[in-house]
Amino acid sequence: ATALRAALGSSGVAVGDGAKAGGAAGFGVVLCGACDGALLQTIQDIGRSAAVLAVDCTPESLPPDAMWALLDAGATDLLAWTSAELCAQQIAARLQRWDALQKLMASNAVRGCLVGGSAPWRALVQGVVEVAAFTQSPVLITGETGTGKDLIAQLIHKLSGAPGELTVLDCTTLSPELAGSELFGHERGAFTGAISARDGAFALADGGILFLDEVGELPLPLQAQLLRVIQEGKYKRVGSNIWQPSRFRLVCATNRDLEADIATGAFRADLYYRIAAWRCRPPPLRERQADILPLVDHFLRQLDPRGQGCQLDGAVRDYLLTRDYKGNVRDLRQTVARIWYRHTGPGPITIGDVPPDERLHHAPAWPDAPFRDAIRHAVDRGMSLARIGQAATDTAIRLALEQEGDNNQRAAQRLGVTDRALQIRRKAARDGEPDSRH
Ligand SMILES: Nc1ncnc2c1ncn2[C@@H]1O[C@H](COP(=O)(O)OP(=O)(O)OP(=O)(O)O)[C@@H](O)[C@H]1O
Repeated sequence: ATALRAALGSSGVAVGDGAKAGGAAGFGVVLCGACDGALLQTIQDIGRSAAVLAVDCTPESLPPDAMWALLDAGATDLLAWTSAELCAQQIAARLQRWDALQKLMASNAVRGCLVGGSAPWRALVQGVVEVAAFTQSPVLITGETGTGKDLIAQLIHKLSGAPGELTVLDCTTLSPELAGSELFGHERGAFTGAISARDGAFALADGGILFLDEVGELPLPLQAQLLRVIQEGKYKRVGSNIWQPSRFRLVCATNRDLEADIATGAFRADLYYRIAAWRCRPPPLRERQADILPLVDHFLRQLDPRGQGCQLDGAVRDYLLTRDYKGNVRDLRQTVARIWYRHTGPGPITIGDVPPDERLHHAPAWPDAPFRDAIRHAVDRGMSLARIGQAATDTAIRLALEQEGDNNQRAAQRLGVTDRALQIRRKAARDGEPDSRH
């Protein structure tokens, strides 16, 4: 550890004084001499507020199970000890990358475009930013409708540093007759109606990004043609014998299950593995409910850019939080707009502004049937009242912390308790003590 501290210092990395971890703010380096419960707990603790780099210092290297356990506990990366100098260089390189990544995550390009601070959304955006800014890899974005696939493609273009344009092609609109011309372009007179030469998507995307939206709808013959262009980096216009070069980064999106389509023969496996070098799946809104209210604020500001930001009363907020959004963020945006259009005059938006046909969506009163079923199950199993209450409390705390990215203060606010009370309850849960006295 002493040799590493010295080598890190000479690599320009600021070294703190943590007993078990050293590193610049936001980063932690943990040297592992063995893998036991105490080490995993340390990594878990540091991992709540910092990216942890674990360095395996055992002479024979840790067994694979232990390495996986370190990553599962929250280590962001794992290095094998070689020499102090080499390790320091590897650590410095990773810290530099993480630092650049954090700056991009905090930039307007990212925060202004993709709203949301929930843990699953932040994890997704971090992955997208890293692959967009530091690699040239093709990206496949899968996910339900309205989850932000199109916005992610735009962000990849913004961060990729590509000099060329973002060329968008919606594969659902490619008719068999015109698809060749749309993709390859054509020469004058190549077919009836081709009165002048025209560039296709491959020419337009040269030096930039080709975004194939709904790629799962691409007919099989076009999949074969696309594969050839990706492999060879060149194509011929319809009606021409001359090869044209085109270098573009490919980003594809679909809400289909392409692996299932491969199994049925509807999608080519060789094309899939070329477009899916890196995959991401923006989660549906139901998996990131903590983002609903920030998104609502964002859409209200968009609807009324010069206004002071309309307030929502508690009942509307509750309605928006519990409504089912089959069309995900697009559905939420439309719902907010429909409520906002009905609102007039000063004062907060109230539940009276919810359009009549929307009111059908309102969530049933709580406690609802699934809640009663869960309690009935516990009663049938003979659980005591104290145990049922404890389990409900623990579950609520765990969920609130998950949704608030482990931020104690925000989770406490959400649960209507003080920061200190939540800390005490968490400690009691960790120590296995009943917390009924708090
Ligand atoms: N994180 C977000 N922040 C702000 N707006 C968002 C976010 N995610 C989605 N939206 C908005 O929701 C709408 C739908 O997003 P987008 O078109 O990117 O979804 P999609 O997954 O491509 O949908 P589809 O599969 O139907 O094409 C857009 O108006 C977009 O601006």
